[in-house]
Amino acid sequence: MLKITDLVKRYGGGEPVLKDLNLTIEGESVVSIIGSSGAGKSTLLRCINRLVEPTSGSIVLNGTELTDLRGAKLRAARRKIGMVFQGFNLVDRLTVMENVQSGRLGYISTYAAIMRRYPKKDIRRAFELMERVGIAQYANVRADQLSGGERQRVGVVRALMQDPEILLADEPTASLDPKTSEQIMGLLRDLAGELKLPVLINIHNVTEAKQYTDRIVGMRYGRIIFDDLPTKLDQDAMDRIYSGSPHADRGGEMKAAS
Ligand SMILES: Nc1ncnc2c1ncn2[C@@H]1O[C@H](COP(=O)(O)OP(=O)(O)OP(=O)(O)O)[C@@H](O)[C@H]1O
Repeated sequence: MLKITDLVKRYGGGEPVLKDLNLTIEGESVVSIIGSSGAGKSTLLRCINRLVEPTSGSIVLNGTELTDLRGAKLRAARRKIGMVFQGFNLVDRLTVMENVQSGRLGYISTYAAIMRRYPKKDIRRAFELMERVGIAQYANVRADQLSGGERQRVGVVRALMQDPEILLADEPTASLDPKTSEQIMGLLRDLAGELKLPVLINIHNVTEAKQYTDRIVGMRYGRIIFDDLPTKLDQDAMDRIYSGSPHADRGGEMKAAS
């Protein structure tokens, strides 16, 4: 279970971009986060895996408080959080297998990693997952030889190789054509069910959010203002999530504060 309580994030001395945010995700549900540009969606995901340091509040993943971890404990916790990126974040000159095995970096020795001596069980697991997502035939192909959809499948397998307890996806389909985008969303949904994994997806495509996720969280200026089933996301809710501008909202708050 992921439980976020009163999360605040302020970059530098500016206005908070996450404001006392509360969110709980139980079980294997696939949750999408929608909202205008600048609403704080990426910041939220990045606070969870501590790519961004939360200013205050609590983030507990399966009993572990993530916000105050340091050093080895932080690295261990990060292994349990798989991340899929919009730009795939693959190493182009490495093969698919090498990219996929980088998901195990936190688990094997540096020497084994440098020598590319992957444990047999990791190779077996990589092939299982690559078969599952349809890229096993590319195991020895350089990553830059693949299409966008294939590259994102490599990104998904790399994240799953971490043996994660949760999968975070930051606009995983934004660089893909519509058909490929749907395939990747379908894949994330199916994998969540098969691996009993909660998946949190930051996404701009509301149609896909409705079609492929179990729950939609709507953010506006650092707050969650909608959290319900996709069928409940009607025009009124859409207007509340997407209307106005961050400038107007923050201006009002700044006036109130001064
Ligand atoms: N590293 C940073 N330093 C300062 N401000 C930042 C930083 N990263 C994000 N911000 C600001 O925080 C706010 C929220 O940004 P964030 O990227 O989380 O929003 P988002 O909802 O993911 O937007 P988008 O959909 O455009 O990716 C924005 O005003 C942004 O300019």
